[in-house]
Amino acid sequence: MASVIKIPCSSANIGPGFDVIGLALSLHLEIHVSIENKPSSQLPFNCAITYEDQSKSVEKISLDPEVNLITRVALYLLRCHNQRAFPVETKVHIINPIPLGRGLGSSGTAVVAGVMLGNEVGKLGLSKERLLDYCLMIGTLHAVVKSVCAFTNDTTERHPDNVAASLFGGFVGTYLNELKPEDVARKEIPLSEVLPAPAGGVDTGIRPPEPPMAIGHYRKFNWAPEIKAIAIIPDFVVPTANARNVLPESYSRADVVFNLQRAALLPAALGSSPPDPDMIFLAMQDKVHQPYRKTLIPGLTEILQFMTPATQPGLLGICLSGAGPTILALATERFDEIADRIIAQFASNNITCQWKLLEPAHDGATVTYN
Ligand SMILES: Nc1ncnc2c1ncn2[C@@H]1O[C@H](COP(=O)(O)OP(=O)(O)O)[C@@H](O)[C@H]1O
Ligand SMILES: N[C@@H](CCOP(=O)(O)O)C(=O)O
Repeated sequence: MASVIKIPCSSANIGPGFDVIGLALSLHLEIHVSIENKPSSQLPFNCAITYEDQSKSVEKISLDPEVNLITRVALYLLRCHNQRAFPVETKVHIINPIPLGRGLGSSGTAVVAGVMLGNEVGKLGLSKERLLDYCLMIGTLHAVVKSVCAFTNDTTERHPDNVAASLFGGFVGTYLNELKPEDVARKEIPLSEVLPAPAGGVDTGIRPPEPPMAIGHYRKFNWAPEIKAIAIIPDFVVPTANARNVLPESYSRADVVFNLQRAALLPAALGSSPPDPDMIFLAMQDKVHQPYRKTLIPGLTEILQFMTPATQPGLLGICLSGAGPTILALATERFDEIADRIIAQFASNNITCQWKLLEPAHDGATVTYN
């Protein structure tokens, strides 16, 4: 059997939609999977990983199937369905163009890749809606990092915005269900039980907890076809965990109302053709996460202040992508000019950047067979 799994990256929040709104973008993680039907395998958990880094990231990704985030998530899904390892001689070749730790949802994309891979090789036949539950049990990497590094018992702060965009594609609004009391206990299970610590290639035989049904949901919004996404990607990492740690525990009523007013406008603003720059610019303002994250991203304050539709023709709106440091500028034209101005601002803080012109990826995660 040979197949290719493709998963788009994401830009979460889009300004005011913190932990709620996500956009899948046309930069795809690819996994080429083949299973050779042999009677037995010497491979750990029957799986060999190869990794092609197209993202120019400094971090080295583990090729140990028990440690690598994608195969670890796939093993979680398999073990929930009484399969202790991959099918014999599974080869997993990962091609990754998504820069790590930059706010383009690399960890969420990897988690989605893991559930798609487990579903595929285990022939589990789970719907994408059910796979979202598994993604949400894992949370995204701000929790996974803790479990990899320290194996703490922290429970996960779950947000469906980036994983739902990568899984379902397009421009999505997401929400978490209020759970029944018995399911709340299951949702609060420590991550270390969902993704147990690597045990040196030994199968502990423990069956991990399955997610409650229908934890998270999504709704697709329209996207005006004229609108393109410019991602300006600074050459430094902001781990999502750090970018969440700088946020306050509570907010003023005025700030919450400010964001609600704009988040309510955002789907209509970005779905209407022709796009109205003033409406989009207003609808992308935020007081819940960006003001606090400025401390981690030199130049963010200035960029969000001076880049407006009045000062820059073609620009519609601007925000931090996910937890940053990538800047997402939405525009209809003059893409090079917009990118150059933002790159110049970062350069004045001695930060270099790359940039990409992207479009919404409407299909989400897909599997094709060779
Ligand atoms: N394809 C991948 N394979 C394995 N691990 C990955 C992959 N993509 C991302 N990760 C992990 O996710 C981390 C980045 O997660 P995070 O801090 O949430 O940033 P991002 O905004 O890119 O999602 C990386 O440091 C890496 O450990
Ligand atoms: N809503 C989350 C989204 C994190 O996205 P990522 O792309 O940075 O992983 C947040 O803002 O923390």
